[in-house]
Amino acid sequence: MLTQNQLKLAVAQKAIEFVPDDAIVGVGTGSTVNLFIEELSRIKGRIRGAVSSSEASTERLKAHHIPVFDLNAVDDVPVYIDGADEINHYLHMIKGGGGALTREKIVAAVAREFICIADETKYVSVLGQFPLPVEVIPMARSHVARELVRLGGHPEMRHGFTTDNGNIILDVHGLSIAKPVEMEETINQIAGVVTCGLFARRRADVLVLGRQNGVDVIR
Ligand SMILES: O=C(CO)[C@H](O)[C@H](O)COP(=O)(O)O
Repeated sequence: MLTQNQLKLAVAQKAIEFVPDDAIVGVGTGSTVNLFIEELSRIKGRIRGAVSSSEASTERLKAHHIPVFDLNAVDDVPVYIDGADEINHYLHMIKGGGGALTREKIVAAVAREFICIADETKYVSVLGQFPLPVEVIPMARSHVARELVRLGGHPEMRHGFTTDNGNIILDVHGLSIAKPVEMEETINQIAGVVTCGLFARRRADVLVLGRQNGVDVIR
């Protein structure tokens, strides 16, 4: 029986196959991506560098001497590699367990292809068991929380946490998300929300899924 960490390592290694030569690679955030960064450092001679979705990943990339570019100075990101907290069979995701959802969504929007790397515990039929992270401008906290309750959720402030953008996170429990695209749009329209952790409009193009009997590539 492989551990979750071994499954994460297997998908991190497989993801290297999706990295083209000379690319500037979009790099996500989280423990699965940390393993991917290790793998990327082994082939750093054949890429130009990376664009990063968080201060934490930037630090790690730099520690491995992988050049990190300002996203504004880059016009082509062929692939974005990132993990997920949950991913459904349509490759819609909940992300933001690490609080980097907004920058992740920005880099994902620029990238031509989103490769999600996840172990099988993340692969679900209906999103929402994992509390949905929502990044909120601090002065709008109470207003946004009330609106999220109206949508049927139970928002909980992530105490002691500030995003790389200086904002707070509300983790919303109890949402069973049958229509991810509509839910993403509804939450993103609440005044004071920067973005929510639903990646449905910009879903993954490829899922590299770590299973006990091997790694599956799902498109
Ligand atoms: O969205 C994320 C960070 O904001 C991560 O991709 C997500 O939380 C999965 O993390 P891990 O690989 O540690 O399970």
